[in-house]
Amino acid sequence: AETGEDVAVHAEPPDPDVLEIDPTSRYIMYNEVLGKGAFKTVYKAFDELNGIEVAWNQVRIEEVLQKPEDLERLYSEVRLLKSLKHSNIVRFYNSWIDDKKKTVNIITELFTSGSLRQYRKKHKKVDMKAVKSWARQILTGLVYLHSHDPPIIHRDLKCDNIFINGNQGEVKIGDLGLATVLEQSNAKSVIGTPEFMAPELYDENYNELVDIYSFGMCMLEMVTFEYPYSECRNSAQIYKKVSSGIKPAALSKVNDQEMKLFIEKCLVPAPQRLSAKELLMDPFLQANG
Ligand SMILES: COc1ccc(OC)c2[nH]c(=O)c(CCNC(=O)c3ccccc3I)cc12
Repeated sequence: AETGEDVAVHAEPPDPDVLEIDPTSRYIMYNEVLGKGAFKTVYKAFDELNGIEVAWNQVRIEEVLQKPEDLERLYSEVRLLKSLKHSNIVRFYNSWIDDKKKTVNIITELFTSGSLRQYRKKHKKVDMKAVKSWARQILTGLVYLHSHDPPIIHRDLKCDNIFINGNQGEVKIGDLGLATVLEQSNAKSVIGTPEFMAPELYDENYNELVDIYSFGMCMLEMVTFEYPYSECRNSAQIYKKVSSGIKPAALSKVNDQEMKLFIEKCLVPAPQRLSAKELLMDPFLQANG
């Protein structure tokens, strides 16, 4: 099997003539925590079958995944995530539910340099050339997701779940899809992160362009080093500004006028918002533009 190609275990109903490899014996978890999210802890791990180091994402599920339709939705979500193969999308290798520990376990490609947010904190000074390269790579990943039929919408794109391979400068979109499935199960977890959420996400009739709005906020954070709407104290204040079209204060701190215009293009109301494909053709992102 190609590296990372592996047999489905637990993620799909078992297929009798496919070798079942018990994932809990195949993957060895190091006691090194890479990072933590709201419901998830990410460990460094080793895949003994392919001899590669991987990320083991353990997501706690309050036991509400028991409903058959939740389980079915998780299975189909995992099937879809495993099928995604693109150089700007974090590879999803394997997934299973651990009934005892009430966790969903997700094995993905490993990024030891962590998320773009962590990286930016560590490397304050990068040239606009590097930021443009990251922007092109994120948009290329979004073109791949949005050109599926139906389009795959990330819904929670932010610098915390865009990962970077420090030594090649490769940038990949991570933390895919599960937000939707798990937000049903972890009932209290409302989908998305207010600072990055497009206004139309709140009123439910939205499309893949919500990811373009979030991408704009990611660019803003990349050039200002601060979360958008950091001037707000809570998500209600953020919602009030976002729904009335008030832009984050950070936008006025963007010195590069071209960058500022490019970010504003991503934050316009959905009917005027460009697609990932169109943004990639913007003069701002041309090689030495
Ligand atoms: C909080 O998360 C981190 C913090 C710090 C990290 O490295 C220092 C991380 N490295 C990773 O490879 C990863 C795993 C990346 N994988 C994903 O995000 C992913 C991709 C596809 C589907 C599901 C997921 I959870 C996370 C990470």
